Amino acid sequence: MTQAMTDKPLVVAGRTLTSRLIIGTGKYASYEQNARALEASGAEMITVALRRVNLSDPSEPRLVDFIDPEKYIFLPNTAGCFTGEDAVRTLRLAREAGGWSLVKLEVLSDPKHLYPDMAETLRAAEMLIREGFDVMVYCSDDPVYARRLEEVGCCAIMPLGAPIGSGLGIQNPVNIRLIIEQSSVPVIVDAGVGTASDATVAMELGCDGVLMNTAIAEAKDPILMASAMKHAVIAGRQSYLAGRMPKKRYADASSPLFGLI
Ligand SMILES: CC(=O)[C@@H](O)[C@H](O)COP(=O)(O)O
Repeated sequence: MTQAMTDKPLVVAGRTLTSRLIIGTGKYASYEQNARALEASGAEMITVALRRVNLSDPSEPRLVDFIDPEKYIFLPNTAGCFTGEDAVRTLRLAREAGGWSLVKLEVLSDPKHLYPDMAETLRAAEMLIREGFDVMVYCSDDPVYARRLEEVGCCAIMPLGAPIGSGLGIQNPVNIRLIIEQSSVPVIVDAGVGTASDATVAMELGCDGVLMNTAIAEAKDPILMASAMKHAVIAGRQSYLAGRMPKKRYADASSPLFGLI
């Protein structure tokens, strides 16, 4: 059996995931399209921005009418929160509304670049963990803060690949690799993926998974892109496990150049 076939599944705070792709619920033309993309992506976990998504009013379209919370792991997030208190309040509501204790924390700073405010993120992570939440945390690609977040008990470190919604791909592979090397919890690139090859690059670096929204939702054909992302993540993971050949300075012929007839 090959190494890839014996790959261990991704485990986050005791939840086992066979897919290493996590997708979002923003920017889709409809919940129906979102549900079809989710199916095509093979993802088992989906982020839900509580501020944006109607979870309770049955007179309006509800995400849960299209995506079954019994079949998928809903990951409530704190999209749109700019202070630690705001994020904590949002996730307390999530726990009350749906019983969710596995959550994604994001505390943003400037609306222009949507970089995480790391001091606030760390403070909010500590508050949430004290209250018994399992915290997957969106963060900058700073290895020092990533280490602190793991030390305070975050169950997954989620550095950005590039600004949210930019589709610029992995801008700082050196730092992402440093974070992977030092982490004993899963490292999941979150934000900035633009196309399938970006997801493969993240996985080839050794990330445990990739979270994306815009690349699928804003593709011309979101369902086809969701399928492309599924394969890209698998390809990147297998390539990482297989181990790339060393780069060489000069050509190295594929067939022997001696003993020719
Ligand atoms: C931190 C955050 O909000 C991201 O999870 C976002 O939802 C996905 O980013 P992209 O839209 O760039 O994939």
